Amino acid sequence: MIEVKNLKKEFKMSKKYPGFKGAIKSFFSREYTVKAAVNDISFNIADGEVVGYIGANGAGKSTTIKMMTGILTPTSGTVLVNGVVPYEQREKNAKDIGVVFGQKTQLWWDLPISETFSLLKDIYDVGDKEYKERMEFLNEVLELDEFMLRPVRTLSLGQRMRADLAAAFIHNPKIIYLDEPTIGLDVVVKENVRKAIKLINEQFGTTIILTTHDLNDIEELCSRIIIIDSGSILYDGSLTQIKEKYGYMTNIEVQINRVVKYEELCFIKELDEKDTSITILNNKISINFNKNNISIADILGKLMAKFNIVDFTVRETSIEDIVKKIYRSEV
Ligand SMILES: Nc1ncnc2c1ncn2[C@@H]1O[C@H](COP(=O)(O)OP(=O)(O)OP(=O)(O)O)[C@@H](O)[C@H]1O
Repeated sequence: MIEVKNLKKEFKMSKKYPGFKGAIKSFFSREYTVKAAVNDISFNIADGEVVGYIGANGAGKSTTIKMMTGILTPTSGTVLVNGVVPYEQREKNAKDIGVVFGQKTQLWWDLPISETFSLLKDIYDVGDKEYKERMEFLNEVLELDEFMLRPVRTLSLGQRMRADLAAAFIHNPKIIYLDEPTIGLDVVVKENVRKAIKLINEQFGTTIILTTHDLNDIEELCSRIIIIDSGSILYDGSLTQIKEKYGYMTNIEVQINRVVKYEELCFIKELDEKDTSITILNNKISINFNKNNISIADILGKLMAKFNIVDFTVRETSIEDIVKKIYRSEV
């Protein structure tokens, strides 16, 4: 569905000098600095995939998305979206894609949502029957009815985001680009927006490219992630694989019915491994261990045989911890 090959985007900026004199010099100067926002990126995305495109601020995510949507032309390399070069055939490309920018709305500010949708129906030439079916589906998953007749400027952020998602989907695009679709939303609305995205993908096989700083979005929606840093790809693979490869550290916290001493835990010899650390606070034992060396069930079984366990919690390494490690190049 999407083929990105050796993609590069450089921005040329006039050189800046400090101070008032510097500002005048900068104004007349013809010196430039060149910044590679995206630097030799390649990947393919298959039909119906949901891919999380993630990275720190300034990593190059939006620049890549802008080239895939046809807003920017690459300095070199190629993008092919459903057989179309987006920056050369913008109109043709627009029929195949839907775009949602969490930070700004695509909707007409003063128009009631219902009228915006009718306009989009005409712009994209959607048939009456198809439009009716699509609106029924969108109404159900995004609960649009409650604000359908209100102008966009009167909507809450959550309502606006639901309307934006619906608007991007009216023409049943093959691909939807979602740039921070849950930014600024409360937990309940975030959950509803995620559910809607999931349903759209499942029912219509829509390919979804998602950029987000909220790793819960990724955990709930994406089976594959591409991590980008300073314009280059750091990781491209499945979420399960990255967790298996880098997310082996696990924490178990056990509450015992009495105060425990450190020596009492020596019977679990696997806990001598270098990856392990144990902290004891009165009747609470917290163990960080490598689950490749010993399983959670094993540890728990051994503890239960020796102690009277009142309560326990297990915390696996989250995708957030892994991404932090990758950014710090610890893996
Ligand atoms: N029009 C532009 N002119 C000059 N530099 C730009 C331009 N657009 C982006 N950049 C620079 O390119 C780099 C990548 O920016 P980009 O917006 O793609 O990052 P991002 O990963 O989307 O960040 P964020 O998460 O903050 O949105 C940044 O250093 C940014 O300052």
